[in-house]
Amino acid sequence: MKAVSRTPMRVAKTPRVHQTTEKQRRDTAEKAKDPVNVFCRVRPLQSDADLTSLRVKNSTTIALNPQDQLLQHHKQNGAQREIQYIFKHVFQSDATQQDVFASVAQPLVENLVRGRNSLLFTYGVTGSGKTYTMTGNLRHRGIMPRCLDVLFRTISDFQAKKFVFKPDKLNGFEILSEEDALLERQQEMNLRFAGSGRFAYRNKDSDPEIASQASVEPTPLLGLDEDNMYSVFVTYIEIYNNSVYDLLEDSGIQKTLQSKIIREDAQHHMFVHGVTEVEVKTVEDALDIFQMGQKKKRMGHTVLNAESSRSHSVFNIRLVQAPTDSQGENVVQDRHNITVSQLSLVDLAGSERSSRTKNTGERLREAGNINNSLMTLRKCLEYLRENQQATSNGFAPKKIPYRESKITHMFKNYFDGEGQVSMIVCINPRMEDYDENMQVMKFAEMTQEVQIARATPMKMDLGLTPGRRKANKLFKIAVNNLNELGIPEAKDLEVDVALVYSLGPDFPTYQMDSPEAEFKIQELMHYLEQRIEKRKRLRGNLDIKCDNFRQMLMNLDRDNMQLRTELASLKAVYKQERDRSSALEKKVRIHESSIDVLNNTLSKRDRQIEELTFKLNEKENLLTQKEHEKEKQKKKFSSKMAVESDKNKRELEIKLRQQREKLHERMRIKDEKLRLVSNILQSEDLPSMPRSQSSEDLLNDKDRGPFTARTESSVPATRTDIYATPRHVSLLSFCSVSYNLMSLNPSIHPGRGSCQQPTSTLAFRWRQMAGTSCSQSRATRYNYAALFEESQVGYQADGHEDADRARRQQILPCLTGGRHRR
Ligand SMILES: Nc1ncnc2c1ncn2[C@@H]1O[C@H](COP(=O)(O)OP(=O)(O)OP(=O)(O)O)[C@@H](O)[C@H]1O
Repeated sequence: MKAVSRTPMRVAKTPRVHQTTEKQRRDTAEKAKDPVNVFCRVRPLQSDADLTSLRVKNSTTIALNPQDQLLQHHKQNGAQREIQYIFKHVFQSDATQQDVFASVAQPLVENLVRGRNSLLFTYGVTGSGKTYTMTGNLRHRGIMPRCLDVLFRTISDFQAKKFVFKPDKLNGFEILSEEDALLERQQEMNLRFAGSGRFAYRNKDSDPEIASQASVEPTPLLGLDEDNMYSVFVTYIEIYNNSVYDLLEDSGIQKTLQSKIIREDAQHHMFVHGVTEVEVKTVEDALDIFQMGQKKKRMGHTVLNAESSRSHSVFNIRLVQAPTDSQGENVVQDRHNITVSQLSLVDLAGSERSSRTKNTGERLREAGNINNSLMTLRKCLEYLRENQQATSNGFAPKKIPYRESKITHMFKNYFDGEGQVSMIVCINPRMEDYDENMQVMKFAEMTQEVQIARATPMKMDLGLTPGRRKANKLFKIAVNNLNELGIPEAKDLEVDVALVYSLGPDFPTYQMDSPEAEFKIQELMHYLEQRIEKRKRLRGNLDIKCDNFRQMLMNLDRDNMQLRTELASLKAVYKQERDRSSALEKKVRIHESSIDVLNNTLSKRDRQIEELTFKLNEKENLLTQKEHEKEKQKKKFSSKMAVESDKNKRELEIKLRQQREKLHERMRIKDEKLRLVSNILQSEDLPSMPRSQSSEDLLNDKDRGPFTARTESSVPATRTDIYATPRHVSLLSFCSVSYNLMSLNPSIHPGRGSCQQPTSTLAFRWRQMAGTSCSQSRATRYNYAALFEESQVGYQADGHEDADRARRQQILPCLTGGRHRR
């Protein structure tokens, strides 16, 4: 059989050595392109009895024999007309998953770590092993879990804490402070405990597939920048009937997923707007998320009544990295330093033609959409290839119809040169799939001819010392060891990572015997130029820094001089102030001692005042008690007095009334008698009293007593003489009447000195007078008159003045011989 070689790859010519300008070199570097890496994987036949139209010739070539020719070959064993296809690598049916991963996906994960984007998709007819290759199964893990595994093993010691990098929902990331990240972690933990978080359902033992997938032992990748911090984010989307669905969306109770739109971010990168991006810290986390998406996919398809192979699945792994600070401990808090790289793993839907599947209705529409999207993919790649040729021939390039399909729209950037594109063509070698396989081969052939512009490394270089993180780590270990040894100076040590210098990242490894040597040399030149540039820049920076430092030293010297003079003057001022303050201190001490004395006195006085106040209070209390008692006594006494006085008053009134009644009776009798006396006296001739002696004299004589001075010269001789004459009888009658009158008033009359003698005394005197001197002389009569006057005074006091006055007017002239003066 004649082999027709359809090698799409061209062997690169040996580069001509020539002098190139700076611009030319840059242009060459800018124009550097890589072909789409197309691999082929042949799945094993289902049974040994199956016929095959495919033969793997070597590690890069397969041959397809047309069905009729194959039959002919069997019959005639004659000439062969097979078609050969060359790939980057062909995996035979016995190739393991690890073989596929190591050749195809591991370089892409390295790209990811280095900050480059990569797209890997599997293409082939239904049942050709696309999902098997990409995801694998329980025992044979596919590319995706292996990528995650090797990635996490590589970055495990350099992962940032969760939520230090946070998606900004616009395809970018922001850096949170340690505190904010901690808060977010706490919130997530609370949600987990509450059972409402995204991972609330998670149970590692529940899915043996995940547990087995987690146990792998790949070697860590090279090319990791150990001075960066890393975080991994995953998204899982599905494109079904040309609509994009987020398989990690928290859709709640509703089972249908909302379709998403594809948008362009500020850097013109395409992204699914509002897609759920989950930060994962372990392979288990990531596979959990994947399984969750798978469940959603199944659920969605049940609703849509479709099968898994009828949609394109895209599992994105995004690696976010940012440089650490000068000590290599924390992420530099500037979102501009963030580098985001992406590895998109795409499991395309089966590429068979609808005529073959004989689908109708909804399935036909699905198949149509699938074919449309794959056709658009083919078209885009075809246009890209044509544009390459057109540009080199000077023709205007065609517009690539990325927007005609979601899958091409989403990965537009990859084809435009924002990352490396790889494809695994899955082939089912059975005879029935010959035609479909032919189509797939054609597509693969065409795809390999597409050159994709090489993405420039996107990593940020802040010029910080490389290896600072490791140096800091080692330094800390050393300090800990010193501390354990009991060396006290250890804690004062400070790491100086700035002592390590570097001109840039390590050189990439090159193999100069490859057909791409020219390109690699150019790349090497580019690296060297970068280094030279950097060295120049560093030298320039150093010169500037030296100048600045010199200037700073001069300024410092000048400032130093100024400061010295200022210091001298300040010292003099300080001395003055110190003297002044010591004098003031002395004064203060004196005042303080006098204040102490005064305070002592004051406290003494205070004590005295307290004692006196206490005494005073006691006295006041006593006084108050006494006053109370006095008041009580007073009240008691006054009440007694009132009772007594009432009683006395009543008794007195009663007595008075009785006396009055008696007196009235007697008065009436005496009135009778007086009337008789008056009659008698009027009928007799009484001797006149000498005018030289007034009634006052008579009254004054009474003090001496009626029977003392005046009776010296005229004392009667005998008792019988007195009663000898009728006049004397009359006088005696009068005196007895007067005596009787006086005896009627036995009370004492206060305020009248002449009447203060008791009535009994008067009565006695009357009796004396009657018995001794009444009949003797004129003086004796005067005494009678005085006595009578006295008796009248007693009458007046008794309130009988008016009645008696008339009687006295009658009696007194008789007694005084008409010379009595009122
Ligand atoms: N290389 C392989 N080794 C062993 N088994 C394989 C291989 N490739 C595929 N298979 C098996 O073939 C079957 C179909 O494979 P798979 O589901 O991956 O096909 P597919 O291309 O994804 O189909 P669809 O387009 O319908 O999704 C699976 O049972 C899988 O285990």
